[in-house]
Amino acid sequence: MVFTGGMWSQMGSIFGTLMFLGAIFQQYIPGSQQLRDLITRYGNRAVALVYPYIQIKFHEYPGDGFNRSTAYAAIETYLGANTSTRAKRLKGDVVKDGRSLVLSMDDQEEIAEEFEGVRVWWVASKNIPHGQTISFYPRGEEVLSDVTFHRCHRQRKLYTNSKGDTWGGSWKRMWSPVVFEHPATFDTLAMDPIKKKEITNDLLAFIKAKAYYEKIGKAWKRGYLLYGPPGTGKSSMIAAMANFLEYDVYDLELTAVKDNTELRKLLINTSGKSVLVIEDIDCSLDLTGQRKKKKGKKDEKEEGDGLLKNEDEDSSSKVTLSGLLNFIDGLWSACGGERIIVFTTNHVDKLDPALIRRGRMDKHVELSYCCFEGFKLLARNYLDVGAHHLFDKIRVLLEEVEMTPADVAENLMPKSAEDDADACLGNLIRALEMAKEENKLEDVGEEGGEETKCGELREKEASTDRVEENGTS
Ligand SMILES: Nc1ncnc2c1ncn2[C@@H]1O[C@H](COP(=O)(O)OP(=O)(O)OP(=O)(O)O)[C@@H](O)[C@H]1O
Repeated sequence: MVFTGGMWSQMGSIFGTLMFLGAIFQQYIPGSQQLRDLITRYGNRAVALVYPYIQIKFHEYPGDGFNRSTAYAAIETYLGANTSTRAKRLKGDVVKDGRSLVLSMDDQEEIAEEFEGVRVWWVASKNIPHGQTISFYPRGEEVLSDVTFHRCHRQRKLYTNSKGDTWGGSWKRMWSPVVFEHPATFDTLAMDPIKKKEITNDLLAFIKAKAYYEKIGKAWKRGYLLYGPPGTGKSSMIAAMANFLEYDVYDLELTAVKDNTELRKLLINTSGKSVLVIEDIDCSLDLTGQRKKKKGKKDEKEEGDGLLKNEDEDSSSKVTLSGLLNFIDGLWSACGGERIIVFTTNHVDKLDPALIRRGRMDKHVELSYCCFEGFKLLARNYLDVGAHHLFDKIRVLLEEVEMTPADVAENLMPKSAEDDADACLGNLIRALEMAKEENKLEDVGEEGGEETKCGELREKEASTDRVEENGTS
């Protein structure tokens, strides 16, 4: 029997309708499971007699329903490239910055395509408890061996957890995904170029080291601790790392996690090729553990900012430091696939040494105030300027004044349509000079008083030295 193009498309529509009726039947027709299974089995056989296609289903959450299928993700990406022009019913997904809309096939929608002279269909359907399912209808098994999806870029996701998420229902997920489209890359990151190169080399070495990790019997994971004042680019670096590796990102909000059991489920439910991020770790977890008991009331009050409860306070509802470390070192590490774990903090000196010891946080990276090299990169990115007569003045000021890359970038942004490079660089110089003046006034105010800023600085430098010693490359 020869099928013309028109007949093919008719067959496709009929088949889509049959799929839809099948889904309704599964969901709404009363009767025992055995009866439904029987009808489905004989129905399928009858269809197979007249319909020459085989069906291959890809569940989004196969097996135990915890891990997202990598095959499903690859197909989703593959289809994402051309569904918006070919499918009639699409569903929209807004990316995190709210500026772009990503379209994908809606439930029960189908698209047909020609694969090496063979017509195939992709059909999307909702399938409880497997989440979304994509079915692939090739004509014969020989087609399968040639179907590859690796030519497409994977559409990456940013997963977040939040307190209100219910995942008691079998198909509801504890992570909420959005399309990950953060524009930060290592090229846009202002930092010491030598440090930057060291990090990219470290990441490259990590992704190529599967066999090595197997050989030494260690889980294929690498921990990064990013520390530094607010606005120095910790979050931007995480995005740059994820973009560099083409990994998904799991942004774990620890304060929304009820207890260690929930934490374990969340971690097990992450996939390989991902970056697990816990931002501001010092604010999310009581890092003091048992030692908190020995402290005075005043100290306890100050540290009460830690949003989760101490192990001693309420053993039924908490995430503990030991719980977090156990999962990261233990069960979760055995889940397979390469993973990067990133902790960020503005107060590295507050962290428990157990958390950042070698083997857990393998690489410690300080993100600091803007250096001249960082400024030049920002000037190139923000103003398209590689050299300028005002650069010398800015270099001297940056040596005298601590300004974060976020503030430098903000000052470089044109404030009106008339602002050219001269105006923007002038704005930055004014801001740096103002900061310098403020510093002078502060120093005068503190003169003769207790050892404060310098003492703090010395303490900070001492703790930084401690941490740098711990870092590996
Ligand atoms: N090193 C940097 N290079 C380029 N841009 C930067 C850098 N640091 C900060 N920025 C700019 O400032 C904004 C804020 O930076 P980011 O959120 O990455 O800082 P952070 O260190 O994570 O801050 P926080 O500790 O408050 O979370 C970024 O969106 C980026 O535009």
